[in-house]
Amino acid sequence: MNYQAIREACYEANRKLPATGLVDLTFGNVSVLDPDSGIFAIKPSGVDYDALTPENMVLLDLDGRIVEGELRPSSDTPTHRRLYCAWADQGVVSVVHTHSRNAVAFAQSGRDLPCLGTTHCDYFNGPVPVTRIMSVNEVDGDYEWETGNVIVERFADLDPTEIPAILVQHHGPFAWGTSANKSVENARALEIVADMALKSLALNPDLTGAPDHLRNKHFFRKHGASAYYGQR
Ligand SMILES: O=C(CO)[C@@H](O)[C@H](O)COP(=O)(O)O
Repeated sequence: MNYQAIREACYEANRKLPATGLVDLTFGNVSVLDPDSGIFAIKPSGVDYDALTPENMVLLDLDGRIVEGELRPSSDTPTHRRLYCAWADQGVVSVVHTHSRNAVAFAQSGRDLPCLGTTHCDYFNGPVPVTRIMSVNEVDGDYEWETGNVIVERFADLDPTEIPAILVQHHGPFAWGTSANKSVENARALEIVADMALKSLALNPDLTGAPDHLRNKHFFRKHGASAYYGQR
């Protein structure tokens, strides 16, 4: 089986992370899933973005077994894998993790990122939620945070296609999408609206959210604006 397409897409997405301003050092990783084979490519752990090639992407199956690759896969691989297991059937084929600073500020504060304006609701149909605090588990003499579990648990009553991002408490954001480009775009949008929200809340700490009629464009698209007034 030739996995060159996901190798290339994964390489391109990881290579462009530094220019987006979302990553410091190597605090960011992108993966890309081939939904037909259930194989995904992910950035190798700790490798500088300038040293990446399509060939040094690591390929794994959804059981977590390395299929191709000499280098150690990202330390966030279990989380990427968990999200594919939960949501690949809803079209999620790429996951991004960064420590982008404004989104991390909300994650570290334990606060959902509120929908304060139309920029936010262009990408996220509601507040971007923060997870509960993770526990740590002993795994084969090592340890593993239950990052993927707390994300999927938090989305038990949310639609990951409507809100394609999460804030892992005391860690940072994960975003996802229907392509590598879309997942990186969603990660960028998250950081932009987190920056806007921080500044808006500094100017007006009483803010809780934008008025309904300014954040319900998803409702308008589905039902028409006139239905909105009938609904109230
Ligand atoms: O937060 C952590 C590690 O604590 C990771 O998210 C790193 O920031 C990226 O790790 P690699 O992808 O290089 O393994």
